[in-house]
Amino acid sequence: MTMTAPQQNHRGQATPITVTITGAGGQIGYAAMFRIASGAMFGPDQPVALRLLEIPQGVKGAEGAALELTDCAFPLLTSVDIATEPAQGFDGANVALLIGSRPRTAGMERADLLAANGAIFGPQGRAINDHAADDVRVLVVGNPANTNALIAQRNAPDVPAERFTALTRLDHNRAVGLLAEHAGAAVAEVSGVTIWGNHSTTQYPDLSHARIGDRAALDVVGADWGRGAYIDRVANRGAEIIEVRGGSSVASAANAAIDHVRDWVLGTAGSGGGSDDAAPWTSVSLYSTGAYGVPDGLIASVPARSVGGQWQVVEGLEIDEFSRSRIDASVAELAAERDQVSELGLI
Ligand SMILES: NC(=O)c1ccc[n+]([C@@H]2O[C@H](COP(=O)([O-])OP(=O)(O)OC[C@H]3O[C@@H](n4cnc5c(N)ncnc54)[C@H](O)[C@@H]3O)[C@@H](O)[C@H]2O)c1
Ligand SMILES: O=C(O)C[C@H](O)C(=O)O
Repeated sequence: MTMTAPQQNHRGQATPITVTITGAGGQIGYAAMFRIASGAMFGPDQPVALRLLEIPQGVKGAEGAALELTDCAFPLLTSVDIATEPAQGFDGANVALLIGSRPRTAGMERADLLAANGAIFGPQGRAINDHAADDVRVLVVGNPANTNALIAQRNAPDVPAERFTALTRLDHNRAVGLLAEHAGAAVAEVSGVTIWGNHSTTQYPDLSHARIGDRAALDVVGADWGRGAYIDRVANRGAEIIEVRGGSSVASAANAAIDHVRDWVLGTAGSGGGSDDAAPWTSVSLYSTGAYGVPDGLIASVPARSVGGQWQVVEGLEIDEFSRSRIDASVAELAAERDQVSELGLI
């Protein structure tokens, strides 16, 4: 099913799109659900049914949010269900936002973090496989997002692999916003920015093909900055937010998740869903089939457009030596994470 227009039931009423939000009692879930219910994800004519999946410790937060959803009287919101079992939470899901994850705590090794998240994303992948709608689209937000998406995908053998994605739209939006700010340009003038690789500090925010209006972005801002301090600023923006705010990004993460799914379902913003070579693109962590030398099966960030409800990698971009080494470094980190979760028997 392509969800480019509201679906209709036999009485001619639009059928709701079911969105499952995991970690719905947490911060990003809370920031996302009201905007989804108000129409920000699928437009002003498409009803939405929400399923909120939490663990028992977090369920009160989801219940409280559900009370507030009622109090908003959103015309597009047809139902809110709360679940603590993945089978129930993903039942009939058209869109699954996997936000809840196990954060790293003091003294935790990376292998412990990957194992703890494997215990979440393996069973959730299996539940999606067995209970979600045939057209399910999955976006993983919970960190380490790319590898959690890989674990879920590998546990859902009946779901087409390309339906599992991870969020690098926040990094993309940060890259666009910080570039526009530095150049004194409007956000709407910026195009052609790409985030490559992992949602981590090894990511490569690439301005090689970026434009500000009709000028090459690197000519406007200079390669020293665009291939130096800019990369570090974007890649470390999450830590900057934590330092300044005293907590990790919430509203911008929820906003990016909504942007990602909206573009996936309705077509890349501003491109009208067109596939012409000049149409704008965004950055999405997609299941690799080998484009740009990313090994098959990794879920890595690439430039992509959404056409007809499907992501398409932007092909044919020239990759110079500097970009190649940055992409390879981040992809190598993803491959190492894949090897670790493989050794732990999680995939
Ligand atoms: N990819 C990105 O760009 C990006 C950006 C910001 C944050 N994040 C990540 O998003 C995640 C959520 O952030 P937050 O601020 O909302 O955290 P939070 O701690 O406020 O909320 C997380 C919620 O998930 C729930 N949860 C834990 N395990 C669960 C499970 N198995 N099933 C269902 N729910 C479960 C918890 O009970 C909690 O309510 C974190 O991993 C964070 O690092 C990712
Ligand atoms: O939660 C974090 O560690 C940071 C988050 O991934 C972010 O990019 O803001």
